Amino acid sequence: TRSTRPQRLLKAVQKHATRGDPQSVISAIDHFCRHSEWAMNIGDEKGSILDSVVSEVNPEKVLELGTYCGYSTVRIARLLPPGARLITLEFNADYAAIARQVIIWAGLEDKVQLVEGASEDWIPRMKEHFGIETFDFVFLDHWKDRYLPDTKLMEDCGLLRKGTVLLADNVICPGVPDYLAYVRNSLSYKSCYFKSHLEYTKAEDGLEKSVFLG
Ligand SMILES: Cc1ccc(Cc2cc(O)c(O)c(C(=O)NC/C=C/[C@H]3O[C@@H](n4cnc5c(N)ncnc54)[C@H](O)[C@@H]3O)c2)cc1
Ligand SMILES: [Mg+2]
Repeated sequence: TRSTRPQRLLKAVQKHATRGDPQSVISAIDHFCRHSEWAMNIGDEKGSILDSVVSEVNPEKVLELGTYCGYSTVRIARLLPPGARLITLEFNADYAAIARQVIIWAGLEDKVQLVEGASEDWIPRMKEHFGIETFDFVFLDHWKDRYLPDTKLMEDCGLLRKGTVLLADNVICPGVPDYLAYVRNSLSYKSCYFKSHLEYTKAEDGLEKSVFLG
């Protein structure tokens, strides 16, 4: 049967990227998405904004919601200090299998824990299963109708501390209006918008950075 787009993306990584070189994995995926097949990775333009926020926060404990093929997982993990950990949640087994191999190709498997399961099931288990008290940085890039309920769930589970940074992809396209209204109006967040473009296109999109104030 015909291969899937994530499978073709992985093949492009294994063909064009150098094992153990995260930047070459990022470049191979961006080239594949620009010249072969569009895919819903954050991409190079918004990815540079992600890089700058991660570098500014310099987090020890990171949560990513929605791994897909692992592009943003690699972007984030390559910037983490030794000993820092990234937990990424992905409930589609096919995508998780591809992402695992992308992360290994980048040589970042020691920094990344990919959990195959739903955010709503695993957020409440972060303490007892992973010994995580609070996260320093959370990247939201899963189904857009889950951003708000999962943010409230993280609050209720005590996983956010004063200063935790949430960074949300696609706040314009596809858009997350309920989440945006919440973080922009809540007294518990200081929020700001980074204007950019939908990956590999000229359409407007952007990232919302929200600092939890406790
Ligand atoms: C109109 C329109 C359509 C599409 C676009 C283009 C566009 C551009 C983008 O950057 C996008 O991020 C998206 C987008 O839809 N992303 C959804 C991404 C989901 C991934 O996360 C996984 N997942 C989803 N919910 C959960 C969950 N609870 N627990 C664990 N994993 C979950 C899925 O298994 C996927 O691996 C779309 C732009 C505009
Ligand atoms: Mg996205």
